[in-house]
Amino acid sequence: MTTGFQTETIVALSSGALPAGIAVVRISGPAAREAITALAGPLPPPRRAVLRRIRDAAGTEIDRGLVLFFEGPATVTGEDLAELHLHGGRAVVSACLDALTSLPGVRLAEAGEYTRRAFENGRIDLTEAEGLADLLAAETEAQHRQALAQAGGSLRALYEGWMRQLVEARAMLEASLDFADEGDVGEDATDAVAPTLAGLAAAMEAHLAGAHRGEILRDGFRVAIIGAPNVGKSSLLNALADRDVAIVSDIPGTTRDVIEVSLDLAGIRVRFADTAGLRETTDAIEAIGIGRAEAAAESADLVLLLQPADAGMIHVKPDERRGATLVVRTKIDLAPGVRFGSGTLGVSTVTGEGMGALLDEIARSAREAAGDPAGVVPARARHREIVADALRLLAEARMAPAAELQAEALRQVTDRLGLLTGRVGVEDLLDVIFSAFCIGK
Ligand SMILES: Nc1nc2c(c(=O)[nH]1)N(C=O)[C@@H](CNc1ccc(C(=O)N[C@@H](CCC(=O)O)C(=O)O)cc1)CN2
Ligand SMILES: Nc1nc2c(ncn2[C@@H]2O[C@H](COP(=O)(O)OP(=O)(O)OP(=O)(O)O)[C@@H](O)[C@H]2O)c(=O)[nH]1
Ligand SMILES: [Mg+2]
Repeated sequence: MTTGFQTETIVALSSGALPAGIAVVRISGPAAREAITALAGPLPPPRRAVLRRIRDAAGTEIDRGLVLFFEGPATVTGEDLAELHLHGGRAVVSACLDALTSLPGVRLAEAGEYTRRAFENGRIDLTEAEGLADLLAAETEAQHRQALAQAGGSLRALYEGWMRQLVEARAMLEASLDFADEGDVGEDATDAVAPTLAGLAAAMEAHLAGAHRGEILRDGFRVAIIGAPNVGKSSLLNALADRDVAIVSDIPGTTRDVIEVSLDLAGIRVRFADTAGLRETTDAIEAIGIGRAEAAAESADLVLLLQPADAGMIHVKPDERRGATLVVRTKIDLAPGVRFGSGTLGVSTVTGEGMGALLDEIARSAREAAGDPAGVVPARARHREIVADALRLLAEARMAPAAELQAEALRQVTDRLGLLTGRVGVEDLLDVIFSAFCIGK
């Protein structure tokens, strides 16, 4: 485990932009006690808010505010930690930070440094730190729920559970080597660990199967709006966004770049991409735009293929490279009375007709693709890639012909999984070896 004993004490404004009703200044590190006594008088009892006058070194009053002290190591950072709850004025906060940083061993914190210390002091692992970052960035309900679960240790518990099983399997294999002639350890250790390893591989596969859901929850459900020039793609994007994001004109070929808009649909982030109209072209720039449109359609979770209602229904051949496709007939105000087959929606951005049904359908697809936000799924490409690597290494390890080789191959799997949580150590292995077998006697 990384030990991050710090001699420097860090201070920062931990609450939001000033001015604000209240501002919270946090102080973490060995000088947190002295900082409180220097600015606010005797150290209050731990975890009790007390109202104090806060003064600088010259005795000039900065504010009257609440003071809290938390004694390390059972704190969020793992160090002595103090909080000053001030009035949220710029001059108040800047005077307070000046007074704090003029104390010996106290400096301003860098971005993410409290969380970094929490990690270095073993309070949280990397997945919890990532969850915390996502929690601060969460905008939709699904992002919020996923981040809260991850910050609370959902991924950590899963990955540490796998690591524990691997370490136990290694301990069993290694014990069979070191103490092969003793009676209390099974002869055929590779057979003994085989069911555990099979179960682990299945668990990793199941976890990977949820990777796309996790990334949709975190990064958003991607919808590409495509179709021939002038069918009303940009008009639809503007109607969805409820503002003039993209240029609309009756000149075919108006849009060239991909234009993105994010919406919160039923608690899920949905990212719409308006694209260049698809057609044969000799214009080099337009051709680049059409290439980008195709790429957007290929990486989308849902493709809205737009066709005007006042033109005849164009038969669309299914394109396997694209995501699931929903045909949307546009400009239905120009074709009153036209009926469409089931599975086709009609909209008008002029009258707004059909927009509600279209949004409902997109929200339904997004919910279906995202699944349960509280489910334990890989949230980032980092998780997916490491688990996939570990699974490949595990498959190799399972084929190892002898206990010695298998133990070594499993060490590579644990090392790889250790990148997920950021904590891997031989201590774990030693603990298991010594506690699970009556070796020392
Ligand atoms: N004012 C304030 N509000 C805040 C925080 C904070 O640091 N300050 N938090 C900042 O993240 C969050 C609350 N999270 C916290 C998580 C753990 C502990 C803590 O001290 N845990 C110890 C002791 C638990 C106990 O004794 O009840 C532990 O886990 O060992 C404190 C806050 C959100 N709200
Ligand atoms: N009557 C009617 N006209 C519409 C509707 N939607 C779009 N239009 C018109 O159709 C023309 C083309 O609209 P755009 O949204 O620019 O079409 P586009 O598909 O983005 O076109 P490109 O960017 O050139 O591929 C414009 O003149 C719009 O005003 C609609 O629902 N009803
Ligand atoms: Mg356009």
